[in-house]
Amino acid sequence: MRPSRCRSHKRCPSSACSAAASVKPSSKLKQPGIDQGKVTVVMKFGGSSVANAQRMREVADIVCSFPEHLPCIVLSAMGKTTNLLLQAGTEALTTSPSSIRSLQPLRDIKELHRTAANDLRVDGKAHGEMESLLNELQQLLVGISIMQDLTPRALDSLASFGERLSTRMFAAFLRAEGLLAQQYDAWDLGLTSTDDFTNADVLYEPTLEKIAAALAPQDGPLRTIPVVTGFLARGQNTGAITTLGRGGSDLSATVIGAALDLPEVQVWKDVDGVLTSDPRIVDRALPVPMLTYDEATELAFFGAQVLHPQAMQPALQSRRLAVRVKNSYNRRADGTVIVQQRDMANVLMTSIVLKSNVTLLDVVSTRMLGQFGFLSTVFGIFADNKISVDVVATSEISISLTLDPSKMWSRDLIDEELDALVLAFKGVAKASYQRNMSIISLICNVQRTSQILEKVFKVLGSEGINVKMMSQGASKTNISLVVGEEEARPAIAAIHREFFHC
Ligand SMILES: Nc1ncnc2c1ncn2[C@@H]1O[C@H](COP(=O)(O)OP(=O)(O)O)[C@@H](O)[C@H]1O
Ligand SMILES: N[C@@H](CC(=O)OP(=O)(O)O)C(=O)O
Repeated sequence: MRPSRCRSHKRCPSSACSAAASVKPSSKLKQPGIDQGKVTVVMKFGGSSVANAQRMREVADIVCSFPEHLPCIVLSAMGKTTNLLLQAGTEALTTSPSSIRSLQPLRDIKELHRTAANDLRVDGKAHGEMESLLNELQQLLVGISIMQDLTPRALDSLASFGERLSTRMFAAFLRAEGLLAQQYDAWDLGLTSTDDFTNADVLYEPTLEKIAAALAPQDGPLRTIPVVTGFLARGQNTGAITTLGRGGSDLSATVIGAALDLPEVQVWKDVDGVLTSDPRIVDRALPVPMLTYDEATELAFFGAQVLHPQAMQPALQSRRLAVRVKNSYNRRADGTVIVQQRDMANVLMTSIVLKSNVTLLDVVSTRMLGQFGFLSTVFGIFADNKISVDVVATSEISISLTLDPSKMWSRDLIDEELDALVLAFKGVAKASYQRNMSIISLICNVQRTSQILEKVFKVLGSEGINVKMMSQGASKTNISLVVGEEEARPAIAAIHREFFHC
């Protein structure tokens, strides 16, 4: 039984909760995987898992609680460091170079890392490396202030400091505890990406081979624990630091797992696994024991923050790689295991996901074109405007689709851009749009659509919620419903009650 007040074991102040029990500073840590001679598992810890010195101790304890495994550890930045770095960059644009050192986010980052490093008693060398990174960070912010420019490339350099600091600190802490550990920046291992700053794609061909070579046992069996920066890579043409999109450390972990052809990657978070809904919407959401790669991808693509949308790609290529989502605040919870296939016989609903701030675009043919010409013209206009769509429903003469404008255009220009898009259809079709919509994605057993939709529409009807568009499409795992923004949360709560009885 779970303790009360702690349904999903998110960080929990309750003293009744085992997740809140702290681990004492430990000098009892034993080198894990000593007999393995090579990396046998990847363990990724997200920002919430390494938010401060105490959490880093807990993480070291978790790592050593698997004595049979030699792990490759992938870390995110401590706590909210990435947000602070990006905020510092924005504030630098309106701050004079001589005042950069006083920027609050920069001071917070320094304070967090210095306090934790002191607390963890890292050695002088690691202190020195961290101080020189903090200095470099300050100089970069001064540069941004002088140039009055914050390019995507500079944003990625800026964002990289979080992982570069956290990994140096953690590796030094493990060494201070008597373990063998070595820090790596992702590019030391050969993690190569496209040059799409802030959202780069991993280039698998060079990357997998290079990682396998870099982490292979060299002169005799490997005993040292590699501690690697998540989220980061180097662009193949520019050679500059890139980031893999927010939450990208999950992807770094699965890339390394696939490169080493491992059976398991563990991603440690602050929830008991992937849940039946976002716990910030449904506080009684339950852990889902098993998911397929496809389900996890759909769930992430349609907005569940818990996993990076690309994180299953390496697993799909490897096919034998299981991704296990675990809770570093409640390690006894089983978590969720994500695999290639699972038995769907008894599955109806798996998880309910919300994506907000969506725009619904209706395009109705003026009947000057046949059906084939109509659809190809509409998608030609999207291609010309570099617009990708999330959900689509078509009839012979009309098409409805959802756009996520915040991904395409600067927030200030969204209305102007949408008006320009509507104009682009002139002479072909009548287009109109509605903003402030939400997509509710039902990750479910689409083999049983009738049963699922009967329940969903019964419950939405009784709540007086009107569905504006619905799409099942080719996906075997997802039915999407578009509703007004203000109706989305009550709709999810009601559907959750209907399917999960809580
Ligand atoms: N379906 C879901 N299952 C679990 N967590 C979810 C879900 N949807 C959204 N979340 C949110 O995702 C968070 C975990 O993801 P994230 O913060 O990226 O973890 P980390 O930084 O530890 O890798 C949870 O705290 C929760 O608020
Ligand atoms: N630090 C990066 C990358 C990452 O994966 O973080 P987390 O694991 O805390 O979601 C971010 O905040 O986006």
